[in-house]
Amino acid sequence: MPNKSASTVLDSTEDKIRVEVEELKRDSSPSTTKLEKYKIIYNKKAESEFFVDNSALAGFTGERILYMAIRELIENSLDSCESFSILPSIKVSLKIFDQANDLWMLACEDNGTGINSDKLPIAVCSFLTSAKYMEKQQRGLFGVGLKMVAAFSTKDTDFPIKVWNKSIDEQDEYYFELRTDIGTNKPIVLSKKLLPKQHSRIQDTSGFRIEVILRAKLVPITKNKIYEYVSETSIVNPYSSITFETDDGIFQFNRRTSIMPNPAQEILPHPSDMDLKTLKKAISKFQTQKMSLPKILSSSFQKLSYEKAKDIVTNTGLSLKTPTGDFSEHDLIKIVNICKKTKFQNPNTDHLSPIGQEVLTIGMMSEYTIVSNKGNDTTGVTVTVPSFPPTSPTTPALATAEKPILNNTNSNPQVTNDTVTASTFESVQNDETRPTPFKNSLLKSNFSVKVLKPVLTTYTSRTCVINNRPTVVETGLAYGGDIPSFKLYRFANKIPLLYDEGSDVAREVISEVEINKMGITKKQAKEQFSVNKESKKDRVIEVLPLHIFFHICSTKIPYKTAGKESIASEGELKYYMKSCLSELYRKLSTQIRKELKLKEAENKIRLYKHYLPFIVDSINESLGSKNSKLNESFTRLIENHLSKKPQIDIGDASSADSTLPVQAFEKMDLAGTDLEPDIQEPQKTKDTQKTKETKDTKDTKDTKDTKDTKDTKNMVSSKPNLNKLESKKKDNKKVDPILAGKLTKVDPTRNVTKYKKPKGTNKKLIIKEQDTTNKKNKSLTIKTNVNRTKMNKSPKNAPNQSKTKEVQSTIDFYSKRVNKGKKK
Ligand SMILES: Nc1ncnc2c1ncn2[C@@H]1O[C@H](COP(=O)(O)OP(=O)(O)OP(=O)(O)O)[C@@H](O)[C@H]1O
Repeated sequence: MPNKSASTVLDSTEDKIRVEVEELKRDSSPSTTKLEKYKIIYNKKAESEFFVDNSALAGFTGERILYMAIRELIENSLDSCESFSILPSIKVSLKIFDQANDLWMLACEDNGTGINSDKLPIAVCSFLTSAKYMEKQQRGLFGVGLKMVAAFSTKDTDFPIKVWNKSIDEQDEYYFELRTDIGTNKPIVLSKKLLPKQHSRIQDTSGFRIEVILRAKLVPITKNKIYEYVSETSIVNPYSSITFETDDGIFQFNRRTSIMPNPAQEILPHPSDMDLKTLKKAISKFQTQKMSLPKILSSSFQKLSYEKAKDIVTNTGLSLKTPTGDFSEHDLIKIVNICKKTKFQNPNTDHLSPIGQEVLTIGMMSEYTIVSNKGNDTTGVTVTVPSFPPTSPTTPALATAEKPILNNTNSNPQVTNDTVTASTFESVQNDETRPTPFKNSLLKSNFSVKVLKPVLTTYTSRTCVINNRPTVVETGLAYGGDIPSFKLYRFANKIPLLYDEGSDVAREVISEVEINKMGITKKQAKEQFSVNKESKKDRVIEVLPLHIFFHICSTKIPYKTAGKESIASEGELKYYMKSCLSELYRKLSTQIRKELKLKEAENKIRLYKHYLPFIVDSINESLGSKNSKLNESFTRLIENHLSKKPQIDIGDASSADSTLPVQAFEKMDLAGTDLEPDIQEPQKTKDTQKTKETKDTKDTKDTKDTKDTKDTKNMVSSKPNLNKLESKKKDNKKVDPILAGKLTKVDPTRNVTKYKKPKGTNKKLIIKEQDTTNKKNKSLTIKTNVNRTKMNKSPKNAPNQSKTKEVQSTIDFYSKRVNKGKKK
């Protein structure tokens, strides 16, 4: 049902068609000369028409339309909050509006800066209009995203785009109804109203809310991607509160910290990045001020002093006295070329806003993920599904009578709340700015939000120069705990990248960084660490319960496609990413080795506990009397053994020390370093790194070997930990005399240990020699009275044969001692 302005759009399109038809008629009329007939007609296409015709350029393809629309709206909301350091509170809603016609209602509301009401129509509808065309890291880049949403709504439906806006510099709330004139790239303002306080829609001091109807199919893959996108956004922006409402329920991603990364600052362009366009723009900016060219250069570019600018101008052979306006384009190109060859200090990184160790760790420590409740997974908190008439022709809106947003001012980076809360909907006045509300029903959703908590997180970062632009590579790793399997997370300027993983540089990095230093085989990884034992993954790393996070920050991310979904391996980017990952793997390997030892120790303890009654029985039988303390002493020995078990690093955010980064991130001012050497550096560093790595590996290996041997020794000899018992004895603690024979090391070089019987029992020394080559205890076999039939009746989890042998030799050892004593 076309409304007034929609028909205006049609009018303009009809006019255009009419003109073209008339031109054709004229061309084909007999009176047209041959030259006129073959005349090539050049038309100018409006930007809006171009982007709608080539929507794939902006990522709006078939089944991705809803995903892209949600992505663009959330990114704009986050950008607008972050630019003013406002803790973001974002409410997104995606609901079926008219099932028969595949119409969806998408709404997004934030507490950001809003848009100046005069500029709002063009900001929403006119392609290539943006407040983000500057040298500063932001999610938005092109001035296209919001317009694509608006144009798709206009193109496929006759519903207006509804906007509620309270700009930070106006304080008044305005309500707009808009459409895009795709043929002219101009906004059509159907309605603009100043909302009285009682009809105010935006609760915060400023904010923006948009509601659009889109025609699209939502296939399950896209729906999962949308859920994944919102979950990952909450991981990488844990300082934001995101409420996501769908027909599956309302998902609340709580704010987990009030710490926000430092906002990016706008900086001047770097002279090595100068081109004719930037130079002309700089000159025209100072046109009225009659400034000399060197002065303009030094005021318009960073790291370019007045003196250096003067040298540049004179080196081109131009006169310093020439008025700036008199330089020809040819002269300006000369200046650009000289700048390309001149060495400048490296640009600073104030325009970048990386996530930082603290914030990313919080995100990694409490990964929110939307899970399906199928398969009896009830660990997540279920959400309620508000009932909604699927074919309602009215535009619904969410009334915000919901749980107050957590305003956590606690700087302690703890998870504030793991629960998911269901919103309630209130009846509101049914005018055009307050459409029909939903009714709340208590249907159980098939989905829930689960918070994954790993046992270890670690982080590192590198600041480097890629394509002449400072770039920060941040890498994090979350391991174990609730993490079920391997997953690679990719982010660019705090945006999750979900598609085209196969062609992303991060994928290459994962497959190229060796993990062999971890000291774990694929078999061990599968058997001892993997939840999915049947995993067909080729690489050890992909069998582990591990999440790897890569975040690249730059004002010029080398995206592979305009859809901004995968990053190319440009310059030395891959090198720095690999370096980060190697560092994190080293940290992880320490953890994995600890866990392996822990598992080994636990197996041993189980083994001893299983055989303890048999050992005690056999000794008692040999002695011919019952020594009631024997069992107690052995148990204490086992407990001592238990108390030595290695501790797992719980890298929670509150004990950040346990997850300290190997290299803490700092905003690096690259001033004082020449750009050139920095670009060359990786090669140099590569070698150094290589040498260092070889050394590290050697060192680690050496240390590992020594440590491992030591640990193995400890574990082997810890059966009767005589050193410990002896010290206990010194403390006048009661220790079984048979086990607590005085221990003296007589020949440390041969690793021979003499066990001396306590006074009064037997003065003979028993020598036990440990063979360090095969690490097996040698002891003579003697007859024992052990009831083997009983022993063989092992429980299900009985230790394997080699372990049984080991225990057998221990029993033999004690039986021998007892028998000898008896003979005497
Ligand atoms: N939620 C919002 N709050 C405040 N301003 C907004 C919001 N959404 C959009 N804007 C303004 O509208 C402008 C246009 O947004 P649009 O999404 O079209 O482009 P962009 O974000 O600049 O770039 P990109 O196309 O890469 O997303 C933004 O630059 C911003 O100034």
